[in-house]
Amino acid sequence: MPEPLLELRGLFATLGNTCILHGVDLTLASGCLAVVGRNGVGKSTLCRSIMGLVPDVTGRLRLAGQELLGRPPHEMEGQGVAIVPQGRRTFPSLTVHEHLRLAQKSKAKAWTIERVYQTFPRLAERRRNRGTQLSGGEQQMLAIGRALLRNPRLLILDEPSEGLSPLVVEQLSALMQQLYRSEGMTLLLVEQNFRVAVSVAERVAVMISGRIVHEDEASSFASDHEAHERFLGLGEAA
Ligand SMILES: Nc1ncnc2c1ncn2[C@@H]1O[C@H](COP(=O)(O)OP(=O)(O)OP(=O)(O)O)[C@@H](O)[C@H]1O
Repeated sequence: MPEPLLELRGLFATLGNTCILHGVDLTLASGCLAVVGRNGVGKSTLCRSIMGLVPDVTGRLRLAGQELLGRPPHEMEGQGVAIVPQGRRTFPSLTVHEHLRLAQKSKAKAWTIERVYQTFPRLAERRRNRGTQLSGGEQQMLAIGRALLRNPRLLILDEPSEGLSPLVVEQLSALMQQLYRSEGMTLLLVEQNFRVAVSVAERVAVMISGRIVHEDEASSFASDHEAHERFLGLGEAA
């Protein structure tokens, strides 16, 4: 049996004096796993811990069998991990094209700047515009384009649908499905919008208070109203 791409065991993470992750166990062999949970349960801290952005972490983090916990972000990137951070993090003074040029490491891989422009024609139109001149949807496209230019084997997306119009969310959902179904990329999708999570991912894990408390196939979780209420506080209509 090949090693799963990502394996977390007993992951603890502390911010300041506060313990945020309380022993996360998670396995992602391939495809797409969504982590859902209410505000403040530790989803972003989980993404940032995997990427090496949280200094105070303990436990085990294996990527394709290699123990990598505590490695800095540039090493995680070198190992094929990329993140689309919550809040997009574009530079106000750089143009769209400058952002993409900085992100491109190799022109000989599957994702190139041209391909990002083909995928997001809106970004091609805005290539000379600066970060501050972009709409929320355009900034999100840029953040995803930058991550794709790293040609990662594991792509972590932290709340990609936040603040976007339904049309942009639909386009983004189709792209995420294409990435793992047709291109063999593995996706860890963190979403507060559970509809997006179940429509995109194959499996869903629920986080409460810094722990994974439930995991299921996305299709069965989508209709499990009792789980929605128990874990996410959503009513029958969800
Ligand atoms: N620097 C910090 N020091 C102490 N606590 C922090 C710090 N940053 C965040 N927290 C707290 O850590 C908890 C988890 O935050 P995190 O952003 O990981 O949650 P989340 O599930 O991603 O929520 P959201 O969707 O609102 O971003 C929150 O209660 C937050 O207030």
